[in-house]
Amino acid sequence: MEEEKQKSISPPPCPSTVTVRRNPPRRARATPYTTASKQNQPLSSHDVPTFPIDEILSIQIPQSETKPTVPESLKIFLRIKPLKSLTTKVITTNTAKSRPRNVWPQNPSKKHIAKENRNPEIAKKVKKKEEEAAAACIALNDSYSVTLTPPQALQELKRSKTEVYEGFSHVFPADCSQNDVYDKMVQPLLEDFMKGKSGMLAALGPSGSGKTHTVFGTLKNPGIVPITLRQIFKKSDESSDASVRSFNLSIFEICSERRKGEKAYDLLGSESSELSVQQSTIRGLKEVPIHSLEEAESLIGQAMLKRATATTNSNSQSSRSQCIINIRASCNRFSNETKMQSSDAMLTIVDLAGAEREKRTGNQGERLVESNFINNTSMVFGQCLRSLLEYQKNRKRGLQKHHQNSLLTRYLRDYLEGKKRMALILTVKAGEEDYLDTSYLLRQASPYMKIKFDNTEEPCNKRQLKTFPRAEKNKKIKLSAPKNSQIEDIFHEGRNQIAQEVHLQGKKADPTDRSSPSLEHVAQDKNKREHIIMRNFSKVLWNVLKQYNEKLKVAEGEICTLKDSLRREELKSLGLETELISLKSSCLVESCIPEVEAVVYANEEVSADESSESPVPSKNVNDDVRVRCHLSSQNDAEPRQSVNSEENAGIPSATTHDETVVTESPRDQVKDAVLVPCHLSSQNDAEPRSISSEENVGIPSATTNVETEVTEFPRDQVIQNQDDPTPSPEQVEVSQDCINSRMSNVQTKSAISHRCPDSEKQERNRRLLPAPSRSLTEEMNDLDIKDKPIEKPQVKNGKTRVQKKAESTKVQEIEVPNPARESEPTSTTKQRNGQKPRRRLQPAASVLLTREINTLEIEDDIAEPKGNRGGKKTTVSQPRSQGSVTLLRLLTDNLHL
Ligand SMILES: Nc1ncnc2c1ncn2[C@@H]1O[C@H](COP(=O)(O)OP(=O)(O)OP(=O)(O)O)[C@@H](O)[C@H]1O
Repeated sequence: MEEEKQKSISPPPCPSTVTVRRNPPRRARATPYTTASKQNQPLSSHDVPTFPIDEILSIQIPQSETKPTVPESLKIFLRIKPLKSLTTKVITTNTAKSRPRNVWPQNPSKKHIAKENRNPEIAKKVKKKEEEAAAACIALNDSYSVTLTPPQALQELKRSKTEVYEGFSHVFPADCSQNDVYDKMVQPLLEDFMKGKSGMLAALGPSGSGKTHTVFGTLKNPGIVPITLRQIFKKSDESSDASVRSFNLSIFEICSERRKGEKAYDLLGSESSELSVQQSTIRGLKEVPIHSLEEAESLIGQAMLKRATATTNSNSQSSRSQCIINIRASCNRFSNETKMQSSDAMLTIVDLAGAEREKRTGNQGERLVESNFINNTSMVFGQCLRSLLEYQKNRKRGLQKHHQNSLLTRYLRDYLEGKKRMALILTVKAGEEDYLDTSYLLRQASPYMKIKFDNTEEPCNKRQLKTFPRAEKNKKIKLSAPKNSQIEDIFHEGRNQIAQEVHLQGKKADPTDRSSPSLEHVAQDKNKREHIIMRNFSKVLWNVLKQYNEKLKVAEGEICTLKDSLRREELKSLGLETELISLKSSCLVESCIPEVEAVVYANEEVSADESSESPVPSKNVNDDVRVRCHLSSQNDAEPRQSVNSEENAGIPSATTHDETVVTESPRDQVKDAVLVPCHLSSQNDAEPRSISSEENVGIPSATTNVETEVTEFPRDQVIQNQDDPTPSPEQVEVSQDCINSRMSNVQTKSAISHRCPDSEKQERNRRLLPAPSRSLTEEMNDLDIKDKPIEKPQVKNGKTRVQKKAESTKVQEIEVPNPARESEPTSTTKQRNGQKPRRRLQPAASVLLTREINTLEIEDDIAEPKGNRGGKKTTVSQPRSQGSVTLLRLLTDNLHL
């Protein structure tokens, strides 16, 4: 029971398995670009079609399953140069040995030496003492480590302390032989080389430390190059398939010339065999096939003679250049096309010029320039290795491209990027005075032991050894344009990638027997290589297209902006044109007198017979006089508004008794005679008015029976007409060209018709009148009043039937287009009896009408300002314009004729 209770109390046991829920992987949001491409929207002609980069990249290249290879560390060897004293002592002892016995010793010390020589045990003890006496800064701990001890002076200053350097692949003591070095260091590389693997070996160290000695040696004590060549031919002789392999030797040096930078020279070529270097490719390098050891040694000797050397304080034959020796092994079994991919291998041995300190070398002038170049190259070489180490520690940082700073490092780029196998041998001097150089080298180089490189072989880069015609050299010098360099980098990376991938494919297909690959494998490799090339090419092309697309977009944006600005400019110009037109029109308006149309309609219902029978119109006479005056200007764009006749409603009937004679008499008789009941609106009137027939609604009939005589006759004729007691009830059309008086140019058709027949009149008009006047005259001729006698409207007291007849009124207009009517002759109104005009006390309506007429500025003024429109008469006569004077003269002449 207790257990059950405990179970019930205790929490449930934890499950044996725990599920950890992870958030689902998030996908990046679709960008407009991707969505646009998915939706397959129609592209405009300006859009660059999308490059099928996805399709290209989606093509999977069958990758071979490479076996996980254990990365190999960089092998670093250390060789200690024998101490000078020891060397000299040894040499001295040797010379003592060789001294002829019959030579007497010259002094006691020499006697002692002679005794030592005779006793070998004594000699060994002396040697040991001398070696101990010679203050050596470096001591061999074992085959893999050394101890570096600073000189006593530096120890006392506590500037440095004893250090142990370990981890070397092998440390060669001072008394080691060249064969020891070859066996330990070169032999493994050579074996791989003979199997088809490329490798590089470089000697580093301060000047005079024995690099050249190690690499080339002497005739009696040959270095690793002669020994290697010897071993190569020895192995080739031993091997059964030696006939299928051939070896080529090429040697060149890189040195600096004053103000010319780095130069490469072929040491196996002719005298002035300068080489062209492009990236990692040496152009024009002579590759000499070697068939025997003797040939090879001869070539080595030739190259050593050509190599630039000089005497310095450190070395009597100090190398002033970086020397590169290439031994290429190729297989003769296949065609040239298959050589590079199947069996070519390169063994590269580099003898670097030793880093120099100016104090020790005492270099000056040209030597100092060489020294700087040498030190710079050594520094760049070290930078490349350090950056490779850092890159391998943290690959996210990327590999810095220090190799670009030196020709040598560019050439050895693949090795310095850990892509090929290489080994380093450090040569140091053991003397106390060499402590600083030795310490510096060991401190710099010891970390390189941690560098890993893939021991995966790739075929040698045959392009490095390609020979090109000399003429092409200058053409192929690379220009350092940023885009080109970028594209070239892409190409180079692609090239390396291609080489690696092809190599991997080759390894998978035939991992064991590389000397006899099948033709199918070769063809497959070729196809894949081409595919990779095309893929990388498409990438490059895609990048270029993207750049152009961006440029295109920018250009389109500029075009749109320019279009917008052009549109704005057009609108602006239109506005300016409109403004100009309005300005012109205003100028014209100011300079010209408005065109006035004054139409007076007097529609009668009385027949012609009745009017002839009874000169006095009866009450039934249609006395509906419709006066319609149109004063229009050419530029008057405003719609005309009709003024209803209600305006005049309420005009008393007394006004109907007015007998009005409108004459176009001499110019000075104008003003008082304006009694024509018409509305004239000037051009400047903002609201041109038209008076419709309804204007006179409510006006007593007397007003409609306007007794009007419009003449342009001279005074006598006017008087004659005034004496005519029978006023014509006909329609009187008054066309008034209002310039100054705006009413003076009233023509009656009847008056004109009295003067001359129609045909003559028309002909005369055609000849004499200007076009506007001619049209005016013609229109007047069209009026149907010419045969009718002028009947002055008789004033009747009867009622008018204006309202009833208003709708049936026939409105006729006479336009008097005349741009220069300002100076119309003034009209004079007189009483019929020729007496002076008698002023009457006019009723209010008449006063209003007069004011209204006055507002129309029918006075003899030219261009009255708008402010005067209110009805004030302008008493000051203004000069007439030339056009109006001309028109007036023409009209006067015409009428007189
Ligand atoms: N291990 C050695 N045993 C005997 N002699 C040596 C050894 N190393 C170097 N020497 C001698 O030391 C001298 C200078 O050597 P070497 O020219 O090889 O130096 P280096 O490093 O090439 O100098 P530099 O960089 O100036 O060309 C030569 O005379 C060479 O014979």
